[in-house]
Amino acid sequence: MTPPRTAGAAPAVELVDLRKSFGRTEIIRGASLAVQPGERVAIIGPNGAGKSTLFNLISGRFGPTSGEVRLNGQRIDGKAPYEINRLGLARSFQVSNLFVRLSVFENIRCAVLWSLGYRYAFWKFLADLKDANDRTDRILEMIKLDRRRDVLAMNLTYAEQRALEIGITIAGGADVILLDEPTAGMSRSETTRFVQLIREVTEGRTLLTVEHDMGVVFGLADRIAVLVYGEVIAFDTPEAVRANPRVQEAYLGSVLAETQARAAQAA
Ligand SMILES: Nc1ncnc2c1ncn2[C@@H]1O[C@H](COP(=O)(O)OP(=O)(O)OP(=O)(O)O)[C@@H](O)[C@H]1O
Repeated sequence: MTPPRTAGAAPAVELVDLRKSFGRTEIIRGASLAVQPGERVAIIGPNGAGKSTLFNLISGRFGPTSGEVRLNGQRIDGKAPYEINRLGLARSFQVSNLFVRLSVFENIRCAVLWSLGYRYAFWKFLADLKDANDRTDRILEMIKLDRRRDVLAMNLTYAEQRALEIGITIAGGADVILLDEPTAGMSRSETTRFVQLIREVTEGRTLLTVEHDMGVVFGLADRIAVLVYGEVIAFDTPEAVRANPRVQEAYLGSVLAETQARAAQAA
C-alpha cells in the first residue's frame, strides 16, 4: 500500500540523525525517519534495540544527545512532554494511569477538560460543560465503551482498560498518536478486535506504534521501521520489509520462524 501523502506537507514526524547515549553507551545511533501525515508506522526490532528509547525521545521524556526530532516540520527536541502534547502529539497512557475509581465517562471527560485548558479552576468550565460532555460521548462511541460509560475503570476488563487508555490519548484531539505495545497481554480474539479499533480511532491521524506481535504489525502498518542496535536498518512497506535480506538476517527470520513454530505447536 502506498503511504498517504499530503502534497507539500512536512512529515508528521521526522527524525534526523538522532542519537542518544546513556553514560558512554550509545543506544540510538543516528536514526533518521520521515513519517508522512496519515501514515500508520510500526517500529519493530529485537529486545533492547532502543524502541522505547526512541518513543521517549519523540515524546520528550528524554532529550537527544544530538540530532533533531520534528513534528509537522517544527523542531520539538528539547521541549517538555506537555509542550509536545500541546503541539499535537499524544502518547498512550499506561493502564496504571487510569483513574480507577472514576467511571469510564469521567476518565475521558477529565482528559477532554484537561486538553481544553481546565486544570483546577473547575467553575470556569461550567459554560463549556455541554461541549465537553458531547466530545466525551463521541470518544466513548469511537472506543466502543459507550455502553460501559458508568462503569468504574477498575471494573473494566483488561482489553476495555486499554481501549479507555486510547480514548484518553485521543481526547485532546492530537493528530499524531504514539502507542506502546497496544495489544500486549491480550488474547488472540481481543487482539483482532483491538487492531480494528486502533484502525478506526486513528483514521485520518498519524500512528506510530511499538509492537512485538507480528500479526498486528503486518495487519496494521502502512510502513514498518526496523530498529537494530539503535539504527533504522529498513523503513518500508510490510511486503518489502518481509523480503529484505538484511532484516531477515538481523531480526525477522528468527521471529517469523518462532511464530510459525508456535502456530504449528498450537495446531
Ligand atoms: N534510562 C536509561 N538509562 C540507562 N540505560 C537505558 C535507559 N533506558 C534504556 N536503557 C538501555 O537502552 C537499551 C535499549 O532499551 P529500550 O528499552 O529502548 O529497548 P527496546 O527496544 O524498547 O526493548 P524491549 O523490546 O525489550 O522493550 C537497553 O540496553 C536499556 O538497558
